[in-house]
Amino acid sequence: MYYVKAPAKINLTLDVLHKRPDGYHEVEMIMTTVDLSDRIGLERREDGKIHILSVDRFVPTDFRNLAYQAAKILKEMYHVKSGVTIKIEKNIPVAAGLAGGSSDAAATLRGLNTLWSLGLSLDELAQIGTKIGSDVAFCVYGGTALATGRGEKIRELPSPANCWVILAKPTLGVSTADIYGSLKINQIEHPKTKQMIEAIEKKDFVQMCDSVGNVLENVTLKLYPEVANLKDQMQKFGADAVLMSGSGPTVFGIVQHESRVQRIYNGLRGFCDEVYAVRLIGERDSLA
Ligand SMILES: C[C@@](CO)(OP(=O)(O)O)[C@H](O)COP(=O)(O)OP(=O)(O)OC[C@H]1O[C@@H](n2ccc(N)nc2=O)[C@H](O)[C@@H]1O
Ligand SMILES: Nc1ncnc2c1ncn2[C@@H]1O[C@H](COP(=O)(O)OP(=O)(O)O)[C@@H](O)[C@H]1O
Repeated sequence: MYYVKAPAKINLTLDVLHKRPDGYHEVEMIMTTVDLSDRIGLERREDGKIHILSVDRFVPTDFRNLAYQAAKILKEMYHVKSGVTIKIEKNIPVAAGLAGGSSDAAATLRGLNTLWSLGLSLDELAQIGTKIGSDVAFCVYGGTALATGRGEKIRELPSPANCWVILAKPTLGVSTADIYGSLKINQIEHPKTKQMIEAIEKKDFVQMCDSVGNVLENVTLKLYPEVANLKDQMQKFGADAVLMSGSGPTVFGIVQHESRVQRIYNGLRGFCDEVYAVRLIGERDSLA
């Protein structure tokens, strides 16, 4: 098996500018990857089939799987005769606002580019990823970026200040489409995107904490009060900044000092079964 890493993302900012005629929302968001990853194993098949293996009961093993869609698109576009078995070792919670499915698709694109010797650039893979979902292009590159359009236009940013990220995922899944659908555009309080970019460029941790914001947060918090409760707890235990990621329901806290991480982690475990303490992976690295 050839293994590829598929890391989760968090949204440090998420702004919506307007609703587009195609039904999507024009966004402006800053995303970065964190060291909580699925592992994708790829093995060439001579029968030409695409086969998904996963023991996670929330992961579909048919055409609905985003990794399946990634393989199918590449196979069709480049007339590849071989098939592939795609083994998904799931560590990223599903339907959590952490882009697990998108990252699996992106890792599959990167991995098959090597396994099938396609010689495509990251830019070409990202463009293909856009056909699968709005977050796939970002996941092809990883690192830190400003994403615009419906999320597929990527401008690379440097790595933010070094820090820890604590993720807490309540036991509920949210539908991204429903959350965008319930957003009232005229009531949006826009996050400080420019200030966040500046904070990242200066590696200024305090300014980064002051600049986090996500316009989808209020929508999800209203629908699911347990997410608001988790946010309060994370703040109470002493995270430096707390925000919901994407459409939720995962809440993340950023923490500068390692000495505080264990205390916050232990405190949250009393309220929430799924808590992770990980490092930020701010740089694009060799993911494939
Ligand atoms: C909210 C975000 C923030 O990073 O992430 P998640 O919470 O999913 O992780 C993304 O915008 C989600 O991206 P992704 O999950 O790839 O969305 P897609 O599959 O392309 O779209 C799912 C649905 O969400 C809505 N959608 C998505 C993106 C966008 N810019 N505007 C939208 O209105 C549309 O209703 C679309 O049918
Ligand atoms: N490889 C995959 N891993 C997880 N979920 C997947 C995958 N492929 C398709 N899905 C479907 O995509 C939906 C959203 O999953 P995910 O990417 O984990 O969440 P989010 O969009 O909130 O970040 C899930 O409900 C699941 O049925």
